[in-house]
Amino acid sequence: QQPVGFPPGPTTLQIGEILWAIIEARKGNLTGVIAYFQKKYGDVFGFVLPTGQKLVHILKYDDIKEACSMPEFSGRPNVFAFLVRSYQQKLGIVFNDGATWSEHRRFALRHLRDLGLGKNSMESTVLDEFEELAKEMQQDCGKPVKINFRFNLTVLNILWRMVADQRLDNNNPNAQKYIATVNDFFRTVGPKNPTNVAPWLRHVMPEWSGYAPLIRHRDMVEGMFRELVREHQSTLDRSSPRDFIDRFLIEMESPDAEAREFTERNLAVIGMDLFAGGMETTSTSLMWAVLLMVMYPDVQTRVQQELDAALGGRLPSYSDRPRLPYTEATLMEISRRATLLPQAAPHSTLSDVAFRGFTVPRDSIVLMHLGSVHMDPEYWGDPEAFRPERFLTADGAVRHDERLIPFGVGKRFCLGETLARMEMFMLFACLLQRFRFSAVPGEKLSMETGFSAVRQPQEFSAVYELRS
Ligand code: HEM
Repeated sequence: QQPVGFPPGPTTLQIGEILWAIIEARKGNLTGVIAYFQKKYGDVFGFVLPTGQKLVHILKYDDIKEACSMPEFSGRPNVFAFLVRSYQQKLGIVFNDGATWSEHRRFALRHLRDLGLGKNSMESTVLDEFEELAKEMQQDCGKPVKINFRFNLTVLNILWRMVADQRLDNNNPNAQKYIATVNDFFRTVGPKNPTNVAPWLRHVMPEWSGYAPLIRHRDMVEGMFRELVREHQSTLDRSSPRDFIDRFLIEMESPDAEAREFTERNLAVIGMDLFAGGMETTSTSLMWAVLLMVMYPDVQTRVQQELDAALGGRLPSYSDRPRLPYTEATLMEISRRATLLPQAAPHSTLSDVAFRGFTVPRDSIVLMHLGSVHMDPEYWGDPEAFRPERFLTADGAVRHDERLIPFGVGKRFCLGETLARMEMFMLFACLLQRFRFSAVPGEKLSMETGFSAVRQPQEFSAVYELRS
C-alpha cells in the first residue's frame, strides 16, 4: 500500500507492470523501464516493493540538485549486500551516513588532499604509471587486444601510492586477485543482487546470489589491510606520516578513537570504498573512452591533431587544459554518454520529508537518475549522438554545463572527483598522444552495457599502433 502523499507510481495491484519492470531491468533495459514510468507517472515517481521497502526515483536536473542539497536525502539505505560488506554495521564512507560518515568523509578528503590529490606531485605519479602501462601495451601493438580491465592496475596504483605508499606490479598475485574481487563486488552488490530482497537465498545459492563473492571481496581486503597495518605500525614515524594509512593509525591513538570509528576494521572498509569507488569507475571510464574513439575515428583524429599542435610531442600536463579544448570537450562528452553510475549511489531519507508536493517517508531508498539528466532529449536535443562539440562555444572554448553531473551533486558528491578528473585528462591525453586505436575488422562494436552496478561496455577488442 502506498503511504498518503507518496509520489505516484504502480501499486502492488499492478503486479504485471512491476514484474515487467523487474524482468526488463535485469535484462539491462533499465533506461526503457524508467522512460516508461516517467511518461506514465511524472518526473518524481515511486513504488513500494513487496518487502515494504519504499523506492523513489528522481529524474530531472533541478529536482536532483535540490534533493541532493537537502540533509534529509543524504542517508544511505540499509541494503543487505552493503551491510554484509561492512560486517552488518554502517561503516566506511560510501554506504554510511550520520556523524561517522561526515567525520570520515572530511578526514579522507583532508588527508588525500594533503597527500597530493589534485597537486603537481600527483601528476608525476600519473605519468609514471602511464609509462608502465605504455611499456606493456607496446608489446601488443598491431594485434587485437581485449580492452576491458586493461587500465585497472594503472588506476589502482595511483590510489595505492597515496593510501599505502606502495605500487603493485602486474606479476603480483595480490594485484590480480584484488582487481578480480573488486569486479566481482560490482557485479554482485547492485540492485540486481537478489539477497537484497531475499537474504535467505545466501544459504541455498551462495555463489549465484552474489553472497559468496561479496564475502570473498571483504575478507580479501580485510586480510590485505591487516598486513599493511602491521607493516605500517612497525615503521610508523608520527612526525612524518607517509600515506593515508599512517595518518589513520595516528588518529587511532586518540582517546575517543573507538567511539569515532577510527578502528582497524573501519580502515579496511574505507580502503574498500576508496579502491572500489576509485578503481572501477576511472578504469571503466577509460574503457569507454577507447571504445568511443574506435567508434568515432574522426573525433580521435581531431583530438590527436590538437595534442600534436599544442604539445609538439612533449608529455601532457594538467595545466595544458586551456590549450586543449577539443580534448576536454571530448572527455566531457565521454562522461555524459557513458554515465558510469546512472542512478548515482542509492540515497535514503533520514526523516519524513516534503518534496515537490509529495511526502517521502523516512528510510525510503531514493535514486537520483544522473543518467536521465545526461540523456534528457528536451535539454540536449540529440542525446544519443556522440558529439564533443556540444561542450564547445562558437569560438572553440570549452563550454561548461551544470547539467553534466557524472560525479553527482550536493552533500554526497564524489569524494574522488578532483583525482578522477586529473587521472582521466592525463591518461586519455597520454594514451591518444602515444597510440592510435582502431576497430578489429569484423568486430561489431556497440554502446550496450554488461551486468554490473557500474555501467561497463560489453567485452570488446581494439588494435592499437604506436604513433610516430
Ligand atoms: C570517473 C570516475 C568517477 C566517477 C564517474 C565517480 C562517480 C561517483 C558518483 C556518481 C558517486 C555517488 C554520488 C551520490 O551518491 O550522489 C560517487 C561517490 C563516491 N566516490 Fe566517486 N567517481 C569516480 C571516481 C572516484 C575516485 C577516483 C574515488 C576515490 C578516491 C572515488 C570515491 C568515491 C567515494 C568515497 C564516494 C562516496 C561519497 C559519499 O558517499 O559521501 N570516486 N562517485
